[in-house]
Amino acid sequence: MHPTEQAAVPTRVIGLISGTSVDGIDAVLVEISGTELDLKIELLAGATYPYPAELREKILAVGAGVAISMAELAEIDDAIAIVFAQAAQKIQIGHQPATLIGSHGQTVYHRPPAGVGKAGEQGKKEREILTPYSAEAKRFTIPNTNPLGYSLQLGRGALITYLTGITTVSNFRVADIAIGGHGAPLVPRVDAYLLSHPQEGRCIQNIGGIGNVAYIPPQHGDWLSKIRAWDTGPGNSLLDLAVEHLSAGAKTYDEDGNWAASGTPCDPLVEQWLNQEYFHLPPPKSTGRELFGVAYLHQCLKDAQAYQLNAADLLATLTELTAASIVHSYRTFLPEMPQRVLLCGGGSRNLYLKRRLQLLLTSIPVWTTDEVGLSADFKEAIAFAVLAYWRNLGIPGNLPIATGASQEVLLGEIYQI
Ligand SMILES: Nc1ncnc2c1ncn2[C@@H]1O[C@H](COP(=O)(O)OP(=O)(O)OP(=O)(O)O)[C@@H](O)[C@H]1O
Ligand SMILES: CC(=O)N[C@H]1[C@@H]2OC[C@@H](O2)[C@@H](O)[C@@H]1O[C@H](C)C(=O)O
Repeated sequence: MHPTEQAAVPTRVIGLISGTSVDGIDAVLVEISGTELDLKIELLAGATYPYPAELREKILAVGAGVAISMAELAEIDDAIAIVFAQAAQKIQIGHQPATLIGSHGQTVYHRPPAGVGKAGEQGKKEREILTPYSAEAKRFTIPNTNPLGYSLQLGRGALITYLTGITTVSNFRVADIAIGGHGAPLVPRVDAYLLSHPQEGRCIQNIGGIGNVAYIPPQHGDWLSKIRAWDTGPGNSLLDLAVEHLSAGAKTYDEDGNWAASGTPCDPLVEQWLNQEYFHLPPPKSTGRELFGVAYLHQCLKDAQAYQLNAADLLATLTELTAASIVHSYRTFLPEMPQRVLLCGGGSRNLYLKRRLQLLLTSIPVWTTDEVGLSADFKEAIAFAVLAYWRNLGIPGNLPIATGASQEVLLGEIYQI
């Protein structure tokens, strides 16, 4: 059956992801039909299931670079797969069962390809690859990056399949990385089909632990080739770490941004921090807690000593860094400013951060994706349900302009009972 014929029948899919904040597993049950501009999603259920505290601590430690043995790695991999499978089971309660799972897993390590931000300057080589699955040799143009990127998501799909009895797609990033891409961000192609507008250019801004943007131009002409996307830098990662430090572990995040709102941002410090190299690298680019993590926060705390900031001022200044780095990247790397910004991810609930973004973007309205009918809390989980659905239909999921890969590829490995 052709993908479009297959897609006429709605498919019930579960999407699972735990992001860089490691705050829990976002799970959705969706009904999907169509393939591209006719792609339709009905959100039947969505929930976040917190990690067991001990497992979260282990994941954060691994993500922060603490060395572990291969045996410990194997143990964490399966512990994550088990809680992901439980999330898949819980989200179906009271509903008809799903036939497919898209599981992003838990990122514990992400290394962009060498020469990050310097796409096109390194030369490319064409390789002919003979696969055992196809009679024809396939030609891939592979950027001459050495080394390639590397991205590790734990929670193996094979175990999720056997625990749930449901076909599972996982390991979404590796195919894009193998052909020179960053393997991130992967959500922009889904954003394009769910959130584009006939007349309006939009920035879809996710603010998770890390921030990432997809600029989607109005849907005319060759609009797909004009999409731009990249990781903007820190979202909540530095803020969450600072809140934990300043509250001596009593709090894990700044609820609604109230603490930061009681302070004042230190503009010279924000300006100093914006000199950091990452903010000036041209896209495609991706990042993670390896850069914007504990060591980075320690440097920020050191820099702040010169200004004798109190806790609220420090949080206001870190919040300003998130807002300013997002807006700075739009002004620097977009062909034109968007007519609307649609926020999603946990940071869209930080009212102070939203106000600061609105102030910096002056007359460009800053909304959330909820306001155009797509859940801001669950958009990433929905996206991995769609990516699994596309994989199952044989439709590529990456956007080479966003990831830097040399071409479109099928994303994810399929495990079936
Ligand atoms: N009410 C709120 N007020 C302020 N911040 C909030 C609120 N709710 C959530 N957050 C922030 O959002 C974070 C979680 O966001 P989210 O779940 O989108 O991140 P993630 O998916 O783990 O990250 P990424 O998108 O980088 O993979 C929390 O750690 C917290 O900082
Ligand atoms: C390696 C990794 O897990 N990257 C995440 C992270 O969280 C936000 C940003 O950095 C983004 O590039 C990506 O996630 C989303 C889901 C993506 O691939 O589009």
